[in-house]
Amino acid sequence: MAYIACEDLMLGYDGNVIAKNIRFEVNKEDYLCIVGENGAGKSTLIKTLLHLMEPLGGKFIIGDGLKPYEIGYLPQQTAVQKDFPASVWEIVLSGTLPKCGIRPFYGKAQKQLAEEHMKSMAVWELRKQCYRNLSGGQQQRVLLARALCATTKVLLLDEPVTGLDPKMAAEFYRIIQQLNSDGIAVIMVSHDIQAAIRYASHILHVEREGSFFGSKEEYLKSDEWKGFQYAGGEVERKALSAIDSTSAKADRGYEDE
Ligand SMILES: Nc1ncnc2c1ncn2[C@@H]1O[C@H](COP(=O)(O)OP(=O)(O)OP(=O)(O)O)[C@@H](O)[C@H]1O
Repeated sequence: MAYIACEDLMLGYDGNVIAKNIRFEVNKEDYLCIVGENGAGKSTLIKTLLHLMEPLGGKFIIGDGLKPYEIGYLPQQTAVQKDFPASVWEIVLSGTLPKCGIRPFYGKAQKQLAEEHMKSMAVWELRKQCYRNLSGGQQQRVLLARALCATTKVLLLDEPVTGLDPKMAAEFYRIIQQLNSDGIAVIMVSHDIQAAIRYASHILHVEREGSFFGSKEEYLKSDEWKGFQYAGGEVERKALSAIDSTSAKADRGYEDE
């Protein structure tokens, strides 16, 4: 049985459908990338997987021993979150909260877990620093350490490399790939389609009517992938033609206006 299995899932708000017929599953060691256009419903799907909202229809089953609170979540970073006035230690430790049960304080086991993951993500030396003073790459490693405190099974990452420079993004992808090789299933929402193709084992392409789900190899033969390629190619072609026309005007030494 899969960790997560969705059948005919229908997503929306206040009865208004955003996406329907979503079907996918996530098994141990899978690396699923969720792609799709802006507003397709990717973040809404994530909220559903985290039990923050109910689907409008369809089935969403958790299995293979996965508990609903065992999904480690790395949220999309907003400006407010980047400016959060807490120490690195406090942020990582808060990832152990689901394991505190009804006790209102952190025990020795939670503190040890937080220390272990801060060390593995190389942020232990930063533990007393304020989170908002860290670089974007350091902040993402802190949030990853926090997410790992919650799970040994499934990581859910919402656009984790947004705002990172190419070197930091590559380093982040390397860390995620290693965690996946170590046996953690990865679910990642991403607009970085090249990285999705490079690292994912499976792709869910969310669309309003019928989403695609399959292996990466199947996706590369799909109409959804061709559509994305075409849209990307069009944007690139228009951008290049705009640059060409500006350069041509500059070469002529005048503007048309
Ligand atoms: N709380 C809400 N109430 C009503 N509609 C919402 C709410 N949150 C999002 N929406 C709408 O749902 C649709 C899907 O939004 P969602 O954020 O899930 O898309 P997305 O695929 O994650 O987009 P992006 O790639 O731009 O982050 C959008 O039309 C959005 O305006």
